[in-house]
Amino acid sequence: MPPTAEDRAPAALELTEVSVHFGGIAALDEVSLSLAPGQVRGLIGANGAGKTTLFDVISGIRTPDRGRVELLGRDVTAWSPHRRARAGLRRTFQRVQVFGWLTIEENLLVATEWRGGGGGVLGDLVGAPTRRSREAARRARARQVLATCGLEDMADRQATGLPTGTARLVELGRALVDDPAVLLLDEPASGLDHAEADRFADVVDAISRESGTSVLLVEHDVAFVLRHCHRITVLDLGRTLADGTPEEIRSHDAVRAAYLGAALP
Ligand SMILES: Nc1ncnc2c1ncn2[C@@H]1O[C@H](COP(=O)(O)OP(=O)(O)OP(=O)(O)O)[C@@H](O)[C@H]1O
Repeated sequence: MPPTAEDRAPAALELTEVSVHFGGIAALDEVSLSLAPGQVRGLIGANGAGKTTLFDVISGIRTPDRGRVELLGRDVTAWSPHRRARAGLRRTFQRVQVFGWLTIEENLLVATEWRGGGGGVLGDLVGAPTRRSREAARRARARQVLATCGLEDMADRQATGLPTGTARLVELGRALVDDPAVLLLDEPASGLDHAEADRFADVVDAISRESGTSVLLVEHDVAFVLRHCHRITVLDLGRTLADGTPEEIRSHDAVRAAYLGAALP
């Protein structure tokens, strides 16, 4: 069979036989996973399955005992979290992290990376117009992302005491301003009602299609994952139990058994 465009394109994120042990416990046991450009993949599994450990390995918080992590075709296994972030990886956390004393727009602006180069003293002397245009570009980008997230009407609102659904969108916006290649979302539907969760998923869907951002999300709400992900990885006691489309996962005997069938609609 001739290779498809997806086969030829390097994976945005590629994990190869990643293992992590805590004493005698294998939190991850030779887990491999591939995330194509623009793909939204769900990561599910019972408590203790290894989901958080896998996120920590991808973001660089934890170094695996064995295995390889590649970002956009580059081996980043030994890279720091900061270096991975500069290479296009972003992560949100289950506990929403927004700056309450800033406006929603300022929350996005502080998350934009200053991409300017050096230039030294001469650069400083002649650089003022350049800095102004960069500042304008940052603001334009923040406004664009606010629109993507449906937050443009709230841009000037202080981000304190926001409802969880809005705060999650602000956090998503903060992760998006630098146009990441790979976005890790930790329990994005947690604390959201059905409508809010679907609204959040619509934004994720839009950025994956329009910007080609690849998304890996950990989520306990299996119905949400089945509705909104292109592919799903199921972890069980540190091993990959299944990897497939929502339809394949829905009809997977071992997955149904692991979830006692109850969580699967
Ligand atoms: N710092 C640690 N020290 C010792 N054991 C750990 C540590 N972190 C995780 N583990 C163990 O590794 C295994 C995987 O844990 P992990 O937190 O990755 O699972 P999880 O799928 O994210 O679970 P949950 O859904 O409850 O968050 C579990 O057996 C856990 O007890």
